[in-house]
Amino acid sequence: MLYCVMMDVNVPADIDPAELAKLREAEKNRAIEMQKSGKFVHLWRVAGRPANISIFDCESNDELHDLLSSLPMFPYFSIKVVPLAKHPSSIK
Ligand SMILES: O=C(O)C[C@H]1C=CC(=O)O1
Repeated sequence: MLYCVMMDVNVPADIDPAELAKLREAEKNRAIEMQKSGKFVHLWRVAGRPANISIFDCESNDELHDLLSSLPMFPYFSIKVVPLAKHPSSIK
């Protein structure tokens, strides 16, 4: 099943810069691992905002939740999920 996932990133302004750098590195590594697994199909930055839009291909809502909550920066995200269904006019 495909899901469109929209994340706003809300890192506290007073976070320790060294801690933030570590968190961003861990986040990047986990995101790369998930993309290589084929579950994290697209990842796009929203231009001009600390936000991203992505497409996940998961077996279930539970699997999607497990993947999202495995991201090290998960506590700092506001996430919206839109489950995608086939459009009758789509040729793909
Ligand atoms: O968009 C962000 O900065 C947060 C994030 C989600 C995956 C990733 O690699 O970074």
